[in-house]
Amino acid sequence: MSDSLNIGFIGLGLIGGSIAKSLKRFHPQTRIFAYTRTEATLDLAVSEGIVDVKCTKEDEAFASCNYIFLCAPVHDNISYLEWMKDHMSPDCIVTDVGSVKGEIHQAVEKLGLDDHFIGGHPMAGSEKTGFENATDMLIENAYYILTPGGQIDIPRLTQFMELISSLGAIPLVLTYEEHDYITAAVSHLPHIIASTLVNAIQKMDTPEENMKLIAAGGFKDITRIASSSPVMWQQICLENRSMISKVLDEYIRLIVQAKCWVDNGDADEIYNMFSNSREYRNSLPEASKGVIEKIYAFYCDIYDEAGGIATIATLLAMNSISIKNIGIIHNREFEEGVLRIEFYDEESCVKAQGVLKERNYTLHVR
Ligand SMILES: NC(=O)c1ccc[n+]([C@@H]2O[C@H](COP(=O)([O-])OP(=O)(O)OC[C@H]3O[C@@H](n4cnc5c(N)ncnc54)[C@H](O)[C@@H]3O)[C@@H](O)[C@H]2O)c1
Ligand SMILES: O=C(O)C(=O)C[C@]1(C(=O)O)C=C[C@@H](O)C=C1
Repeated sequence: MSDSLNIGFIGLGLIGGSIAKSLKRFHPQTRIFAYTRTEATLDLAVSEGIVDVKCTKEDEAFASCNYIFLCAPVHDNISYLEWMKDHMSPDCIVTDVGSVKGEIHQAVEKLGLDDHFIGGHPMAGSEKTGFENATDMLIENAYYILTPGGQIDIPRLTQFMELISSLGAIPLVLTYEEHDYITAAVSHLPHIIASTLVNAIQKMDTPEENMKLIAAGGFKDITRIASSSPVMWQQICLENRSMISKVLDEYIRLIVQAKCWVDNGDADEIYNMFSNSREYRNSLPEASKGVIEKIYAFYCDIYDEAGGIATIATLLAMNSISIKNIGIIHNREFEEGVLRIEFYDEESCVKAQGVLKERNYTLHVR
C-alpha cells in the first residue's frame, strides 16, 4: 500500500488510538487527521506524534482523507454518516470499528453510501478505555471482521484488506447479519454474563461482604470484562437487541438445565457438562489472540536450594500479594532455569517486583 495516505479518525480512544498507533508504526508517512470528543486526548496524540492534523467536529480537512475510521461508540458513529456523505472525497472509504454492524449498514444503505462503506470490527480489545491505553500491538494477530457495503467493488475491498493485513491483523469478510449473530454469542453474551454474575454476587453477599473478600481466580477470570465501559455496552445491547435476545434464550435454557441436573443430583449429566466444555474450550484456536493478552508475570533467579520457592511465596503472602501461578521454567533463554511468577493484576505484579528487589532477588521482566 502507499505510505502517503491521509487517514481520518473520529473517536480516538482504545480502538481508534490503537489503529492510529499501528498505522504510524507500520506506515510512518501516513498523515493522521483526528477529531475526538475530549480535546486533551487530541493534544496528547499530537504530542506523541500520532496525530498530524487536529480536527474539529465536522472539519472540512476530512475531505482530504483516503480512509475515515469511525471509532466512537456504535450509535455515535452512525450520527456522523450524513455529514460525511456531503463532505468526504469521492474516493474516500468510510469504515467503522463498531461491535454491531446491522444498524450502521441500514443507515449507510438509506444514505446511498454503500459504495463507500466497509464495516470493520477488530476482535481485540480490553475492559480499559481511552487513548492512554491504546497500543500499536492491540490488533496484531487479531481477526478483523469486514462487512463490505453492497456496492463496494472488489479492488477497493482488496485494497482495504491489504491495509488491515499490513497492520498485522487478519481480515475476515462476513455479511453484517452473520457478524451480528456471531458477536452476539461470543462477545455480547459473555459481557452480559460477566455483568450479571458480578451483580448477583453483590446482591447475595453476606453483611460482612465475605464473598467479595475471598472471591479468587475463577471469579476474577470470568468477570474481568464486567469492568468494561457502560456507555459502550449500553449502545451495543441497544443496537443488537434481537440477536442478543436470541442467544440469551438458548443460554437461559442451558442454565435452567444445569440447575435441574444439580437439583436432581444427576452425576452423569454434571460430569458431561464439564467434560464437554473442557474439551471444546481446549480446542479453541491459538492463531488469533482475540483480545489483549493480559499476563502479569515476571521471572526471578532462584537459588538451587530447598525451600527457595516457599521463601518467595511467603514473602509475597506477607505483603498480601496473591499469586496466580508459580513454577520453575527451563528454556533456551534462561539456561539455569528461573522461577516464573504470575499475578492477577498489574498492581500486584509491580508490588511484588518491589518486594523481591528489596530482598536482592534478580528479576527479568518481559
Ligand atoms: N473496547 C473494546 O474491546 C472494543 C473492541 C472492538 C471494537 N470496539 C468498538 O470500538 C468503538 C470504540 O470503543 P473504545 O473501546 O475505543 O472506546 P473508548 O471509550 O476507549 O473510546 C471512544 C472514543 O470516542 C470518543 N467519543 C465518544 N463519543 C463521541 C462522539 N459523539 N464524537 C466523537 N468522539 C466521541 C471518546 O471521547 C473516546 O475517545 C466502539 O464502537 C466499540 O463498539 C471496542
Ligand atoms: O477483552 C476484552 O475485554 C473484550 O471484551 C474484547 C471484545 C470481546 O468481547 O472479545 C469486546 C468487544 C469487541 O467488540 C471485541 C472484543
